[in-house]
Amino acid sequence: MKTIYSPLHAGHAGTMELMSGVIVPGFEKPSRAEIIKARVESEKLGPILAPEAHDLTAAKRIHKADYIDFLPTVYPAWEALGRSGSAIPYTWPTRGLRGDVVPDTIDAKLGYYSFDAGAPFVKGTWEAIRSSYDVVLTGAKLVKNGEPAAFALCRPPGHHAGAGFMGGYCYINNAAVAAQWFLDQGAKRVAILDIDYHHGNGTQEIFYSRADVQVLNLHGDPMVEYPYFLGHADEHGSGAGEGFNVNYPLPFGTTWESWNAALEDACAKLTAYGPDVVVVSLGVDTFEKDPISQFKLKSSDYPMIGARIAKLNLPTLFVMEGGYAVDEIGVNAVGVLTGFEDR
Ligand SMILES: NCCCNCCCCCC(O)(O)C(F)(F)F
Ligand SMILES: [Zn+2]
Repeated sequence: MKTIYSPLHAGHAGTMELMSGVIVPGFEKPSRAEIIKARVESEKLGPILAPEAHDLTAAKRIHKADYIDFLPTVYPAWEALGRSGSAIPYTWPTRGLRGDVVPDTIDAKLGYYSFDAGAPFVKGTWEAIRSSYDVVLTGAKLVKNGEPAAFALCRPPGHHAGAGFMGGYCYINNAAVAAQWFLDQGAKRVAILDIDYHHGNGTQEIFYSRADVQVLNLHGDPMVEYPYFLGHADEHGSGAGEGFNVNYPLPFGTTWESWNAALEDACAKLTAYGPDVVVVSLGVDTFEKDPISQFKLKSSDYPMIGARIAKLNLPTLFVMEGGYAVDEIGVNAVGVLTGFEDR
């Protein structure tokens, strides 16, 4: 399997985040991608390719243009105020406030274009976001051109980013960009299977009213887990999209047996949908040792996930999302891929 990777991810480094009221070094750090890349090499998964460059047209097919155009302006505006470190919002237009008038100050715009304080910017963040976007489009093109599967080693991740907002370490929704690109290239139906521990609220929001993209999500129950405000089982899609969004909220402590039962059901629904291609939002924060997550999957489970996805017999694009147990992130993420190849 080919991997697409860009060293430009590493510019998104030294971010800080709020964890239980304390500002701590961000969990979504450069070593994650480096360790996965090293494992791709040691497992001899296949060639590692640099991404081709793209303009932002494909991003604006699923994100609002003003949101995308805002992203490269963030850090320069932050620095213009004499600031350094991580650009982080601290005020949001929640219920009872106005979102139709956005003051032209970076603090207001950061709040307007985000849903949490979890998408910090540093000097190299925009370049990293762009590289992650180029990585996923390059991977999609490989699959479109006949590769049975490809691995887009994306960093930063994307599945929490909605049409007009960032959050949860996500800025451009890489998986959603790829799904739309496949449709624009002639696919009739695309399925997105999101197996990250956290609900892909952004991906759901983007395609919620559409029947040409089926979104299936296995994740920590939002009644107890981030992102809290989307991801319930009663969210089936709206309008033409009714029935094409499926959520599998699962409790803290979920082990392989019940997680795999949800995967089986999702795969059955995906097969019934009959997509031309499947995009997998590959997060491995379902791992028992993940520092911010509460599922109990073991490293030996990940190859079985890959094997099950291979049985779908569909062109497959794997898109890296989360996973924070960095010592094992390579084994777990690449385990899905070697399992897919039945190695
Ligand atoms: N700091 C407060 C607790 C953690 N809140 C943010 C969790 C973000 C999870 C991100 C992810 O793993 O879902 C992704 F795949 F997007 F990377
Ligand atoms: Zn996650």
